[in-house]
Amino acid sequence: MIKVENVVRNYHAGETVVKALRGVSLEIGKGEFLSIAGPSGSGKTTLLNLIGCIDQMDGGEISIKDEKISSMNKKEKTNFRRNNLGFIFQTYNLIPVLTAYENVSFVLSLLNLGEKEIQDRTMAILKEVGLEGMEHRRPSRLSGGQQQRVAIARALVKNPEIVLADEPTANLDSDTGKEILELMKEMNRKHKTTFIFSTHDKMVMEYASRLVMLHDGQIQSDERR
Ligand SMILES: Nc1ncnc2c1ncn2[C@@H]1O[C@H](COP(=O)(O)OP(=O)(O)OP(=O)(O)O)[C@@H](O)[C@H]1O
Repeated sequence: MIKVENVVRNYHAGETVVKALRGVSLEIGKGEFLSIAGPSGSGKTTLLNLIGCIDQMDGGEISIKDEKISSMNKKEKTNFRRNNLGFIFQTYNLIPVLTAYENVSFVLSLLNLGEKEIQDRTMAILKEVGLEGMEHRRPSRLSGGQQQRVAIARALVKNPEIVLADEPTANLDSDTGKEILELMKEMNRKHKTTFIFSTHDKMVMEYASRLVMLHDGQIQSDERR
């Protein structure tokens, strides 16, 4: 479903060029639960941002569902993201003035859906991620793990085929991190959503059914478990 072919990404910082990705090739199938791992600076975020259509590559190609990302203009990329991708971030990125319910329903309000459908889908996904009864709390009244659950609900409420998660447990203690991974895995099994998550944490890698290790902008190993 996702085909990454010989992708190159260079960052220019003054006179110096940082070769963040140096020819990465990878095929990812529907329903995979894949971790992109590797040390700090190895290119994990860069690769996720390219697959997520939020950055531009300097060479190579990425196709998602047979659509070439490099041939899309800005508007097409925005639409493609809206229809196919969900995002989860290390710092949750919730809107602080909105409640858990509003943070999730907001995503659906951008689509052309009726009030009742928005309400039903939002309540159902918040229940699935274990937040029943907490719908009207703002992020400041939720723990880190609960905030990440809201973010997972927000990513999944549109039923995207692909969810990209950049270091989703980096700000959580290890028990809460495990709970979040269990939840992601359950959503992967139940909805057949493809999950691609980055980490440098060994415990997090253990959860992946496929582990792609990056080193200095190149794939060092790619193993299925
Ligand atoms: N906007 C930028 N400008 C210049 N260099 C950058 C930029 N973003 C990333 N880099 C560099 O590109 C390389 C890859 O960075 P990237 O963030 O993809 O790595 P990472 O594996 O996600 O690291 P971390 O685990 O620390 O988040 C690093 O050397 C980084 O310093």
